[in-house]
Amino acid sequence: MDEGWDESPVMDYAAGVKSNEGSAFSKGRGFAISQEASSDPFNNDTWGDNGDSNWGGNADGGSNQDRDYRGGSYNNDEGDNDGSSNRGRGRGRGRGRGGGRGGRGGRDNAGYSNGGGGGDYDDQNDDGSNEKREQKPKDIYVPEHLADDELFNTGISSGINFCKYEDISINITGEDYPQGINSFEEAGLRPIVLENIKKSGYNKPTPIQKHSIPIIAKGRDLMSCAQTGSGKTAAFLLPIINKLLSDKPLVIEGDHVEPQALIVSPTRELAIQIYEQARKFALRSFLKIVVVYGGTSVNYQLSQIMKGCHILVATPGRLRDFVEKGNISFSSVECVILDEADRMLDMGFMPVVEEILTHHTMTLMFSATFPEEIQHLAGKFLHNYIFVTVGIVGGACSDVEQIFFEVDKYQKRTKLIEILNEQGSDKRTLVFVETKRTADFLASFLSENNMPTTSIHGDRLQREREKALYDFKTGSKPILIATGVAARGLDIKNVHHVINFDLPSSIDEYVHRIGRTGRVGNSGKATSFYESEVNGPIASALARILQQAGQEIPAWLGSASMAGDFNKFGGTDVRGDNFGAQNYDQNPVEEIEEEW
Ligand SMILES: Nc1ncnc2c1ncn2[C@@H]1O[C@H](COP(=O)(O)OP(=O)(O)OP(=O)(O)O)[C@@H](O)[C@H]1O
Repeated sequence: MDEGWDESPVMDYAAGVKSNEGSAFSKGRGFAISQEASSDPFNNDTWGDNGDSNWGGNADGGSNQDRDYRGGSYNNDEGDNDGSSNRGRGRGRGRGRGGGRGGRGGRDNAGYSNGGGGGDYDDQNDDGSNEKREQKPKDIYVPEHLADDELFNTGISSGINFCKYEDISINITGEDYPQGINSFEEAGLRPIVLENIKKSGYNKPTPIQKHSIPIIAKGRDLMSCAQTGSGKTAAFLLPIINKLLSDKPLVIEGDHVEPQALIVSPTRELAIQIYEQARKFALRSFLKIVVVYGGTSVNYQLSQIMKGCHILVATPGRLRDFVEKGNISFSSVECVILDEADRMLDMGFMPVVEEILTHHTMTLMFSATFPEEIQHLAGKFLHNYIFVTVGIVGGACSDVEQIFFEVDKYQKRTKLIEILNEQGSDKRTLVFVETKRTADFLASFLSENNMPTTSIHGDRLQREREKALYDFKTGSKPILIATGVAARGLDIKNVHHVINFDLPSSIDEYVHRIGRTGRVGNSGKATSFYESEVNGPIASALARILQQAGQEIPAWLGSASMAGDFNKFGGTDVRGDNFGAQNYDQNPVEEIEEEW
């Protein structure tokens, strides 16, 4: 136990959270906050449903720390309902298109938020009601995409441990799988693709690329599992792009388009990232790549897909909407990729996934985690597939140093401040919490303490979410408070530290979260606050993750883990010798962070 912890002043934080269970805040109505309370939002118990969102008003008199998440007011004048004004506020990328509902879009010293937000009431209310849905405005946010020449600035440069990938054990099962490649040239990729790979700074394929690329090139179904940050995106994009360059005609008929490859991702920001990667590898080719995701203008996205689309990257909800309206047909789809496949196969996503996968195509599934029960389910959608694992399925990346502090809930905030002060304010730090409300509280609290902070979670407008990521990536707000919506897939440069302010209830989520640092051979650090009363159920799984990553298990965690059950990891091909898939009872999804 760290003696430096200040345990005294934070009691009311927990009390405040508890007493406001299901409060109006997370419903986007904002809340009043007194001047005194503003210095300690955790201790404030006065917030309520005052539609004027005076919390946002308070941002004026607050700490001026770019609290863009603070409430504004509904305002249709400042924005631009067709997304055509407020563009390009001198930020290079020309971001900041505004839109109708100001909602919780707030003040921002950088001048971003005054345009209000594109409407997006995306989640259910905490109480399960659909009050927000009744007043749901149209999604009008029109995102700004990266310019071509910016695409090559997006990836993370490989670190000193890149060569250690060679030492990781690889397991491949399935019938008649092809040999791995040792270089991109050996993969028979077209010159234009090779050139883009080179421009991306990739000299050598990572192990998952070495094996996945020839399997996909051969047209085989694939379940592919490798640690976070080890290049899975390129492992599927490169062979798919290469294949589609065989110049098949684009299908645009009447009011619908027929993409040839479909990539589905569980979160919007990940869909955007995959889209940018796909554009990067296909640059200067004729391929048309489009992304569709929730929280953005349907008309705008429709206009994009109707220009033609070889590769469609999508979140499932928005994809389903377009399919139901008849704007997208799967008739020409040759390949479906489920990124974060285990998540995609969670119950909440199943109906739309089933709909996509019933069309017989080459099916590829990628993830760093693949619990056995999900593998069984996945097997139903794959045909004579090959299963590739690099390292331990569901294992954490060993380049991430994992640190644990045993705390009680009243100590967490003080400990967080202590860590942040110690490391210095410019270090990019991603802080994970379990609820949207805590994300807002914590972002407010840190801002009040002169730590430029932003937040991302499913209750924020899409415009705000993208801006939060942008501010984090550019370093103007080096602290990002996030819920699980940012746990998977996001590839952000120089993330120095991941902090689990709240540990997740699922070990796989833990693995994904800490994998936002220590990517592609770089070192990273992850600190977790362990509350014995709450986190006991994952103690044994955490101990195992540490053990597998070759890291020390704190004595107290070792003892705590004795009480629990070692978690299942799905470390092998569930088909066993005969590769036979079995039935699977789906696990319920705990909390659906967003509705795509
Ligand atoms: N062969 C390579 N050489 C150098 N860098 C690479 C190579 N392949 C991928 N990268 C870079 O590694 C980073 C991580 O890749 P990617 O996001 O695909 O990882 P991932 O395995 O999908 O991770 P996660 O499981 O977290 O989604 C990216 O910045 C990517 O540009």
